[in-house]
Amino acid sequence: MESKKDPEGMNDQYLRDIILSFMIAGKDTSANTLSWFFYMLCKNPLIQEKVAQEVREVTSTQENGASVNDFVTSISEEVLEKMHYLHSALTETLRLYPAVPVDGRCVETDDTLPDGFKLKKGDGVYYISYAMGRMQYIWGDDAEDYRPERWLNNGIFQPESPFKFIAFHAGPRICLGKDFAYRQMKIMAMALLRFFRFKLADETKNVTYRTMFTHCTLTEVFISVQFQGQVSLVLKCKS
Ligand code: HEM
Repeated sequence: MESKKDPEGMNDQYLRDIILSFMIAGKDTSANTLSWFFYMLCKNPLIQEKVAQEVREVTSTQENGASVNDFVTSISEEVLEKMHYLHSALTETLRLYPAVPVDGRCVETDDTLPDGFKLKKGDGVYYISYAMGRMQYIWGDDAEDYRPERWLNNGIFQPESPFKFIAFHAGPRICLGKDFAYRQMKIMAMALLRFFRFKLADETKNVTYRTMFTHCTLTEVFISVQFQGQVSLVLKCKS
């Protein structure tokens, strides 16, 4: 690629690298989270109904009203900010199924952690967000339950410290695309739940996952999509 430099040091290669890292960091993470989100909604139909109810209330649309395009166009920043229950349901999904289930760093120079643990250059230090999201001493006795309400206070979403809710990492290298990720996941979830209901095609089949470099994926789960009470298609979620 021919590299055209501008006076501020930006060139085509730099721009390409930024776009690539956004695609690598942003695509599978958001897609996997949405897969788990719809899986959790299938497992918890009352929660699915509550999210759908919030979509109806916040957008004040009728079942047979706008087209998909009109509906999506009407989702403004203001509308997204009012979706506290959906925001909580997505966050609760990320607590239990973090798209980056394990993450770490390599020690550059000998160091000592705040608790006195000594590290040598070249050691690996990892945090396991998947385990942290399920620890009772962090989240309480119901740590393993999918309960969006734990994020709400009087109906308003209450964020936790990123060092506790670690799905986007914390500190100076926290995910740059966090707000963007919520925005696109909320738009997608709202558009789908405005027009469809989701059910597992086979309730007896257990979900499995595969831990990979950046994410854990659902394998071979079938979700049936219902439109006005009729099954209209069956989705196969597979890595
Ligand atoms: C549910 C969706 C997402 C999750 C769970 C997620 C999670 C994470 C995590 C855990 C990291 C830290 C990785 C590390 O440093 O080892 C990270 C970094 C990053 N993420 Fe995300 N991410 C998501 C979506 C996105 C999106 C949509 C974008 C961009 C459009 C994005 C851009 C980035 C970038 C650029 C970094 C590197 C930041 C840095 O090192 O300073 N992410 N993300």
